[in-house]
Amino acid sequence: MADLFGEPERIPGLKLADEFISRVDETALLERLAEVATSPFQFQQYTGKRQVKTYGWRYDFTDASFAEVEPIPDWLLPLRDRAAAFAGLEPGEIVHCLINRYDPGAGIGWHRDRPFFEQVVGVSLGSAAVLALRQRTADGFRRVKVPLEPRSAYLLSGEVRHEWEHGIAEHRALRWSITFRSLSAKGRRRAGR
Ligand SMILES: O=C(O)CCC(=O)C(=O)O
Ligand SMILES: [Fe+2]
Repeated sequence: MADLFGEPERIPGLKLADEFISRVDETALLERLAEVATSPFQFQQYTGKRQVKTYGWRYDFTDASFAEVEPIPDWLLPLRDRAAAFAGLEPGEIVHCLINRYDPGAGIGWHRDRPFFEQVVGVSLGSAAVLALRQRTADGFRRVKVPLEPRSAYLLSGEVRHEWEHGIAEHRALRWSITFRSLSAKGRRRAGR
């Protein structure tokens, strides 16, 4: 279990697992990921350095639509099932998967995941990064940094998912993350489920 830098206490809703997948599984997944047709992340007129591919349900940051897209492919289902178990969910509750490809120099700014989603499980592959977390306080922010080793996983739920923001500074080496998300009540209403 990774320790939080300089923060002995745990943040409610944050769960970490090192060696969530084996090296053999990581190698096989990286081979598959190299074949995935990712495209630059679009936020309104802004094009990010991060490359993405979405499966299942997709929130469009350009027109704020939420729509069903191609299903999670078979090769990701064993990892989806493992992510569901890690989050205490049934496999079928995870209906969305986002692949993020971060080339050197790419990162992800401070944000909270869209309210259409509830639980968030992130799996890291390829190289290490630091997940930065911050929670607004009366006079600033409470900040925590979480090292993300390759093959590790994190769960964002409850307080850390809803009351904290997260981001990742620019990557030094190619890193992939695979994010699995369940739908929130709002997302289920929008999805008609
Ligand atoms: O790369 C990561 O682990 C973070 C991804 C993330 O925060 C997101 O896609 O919302
Ligand atoms: Fe996120």
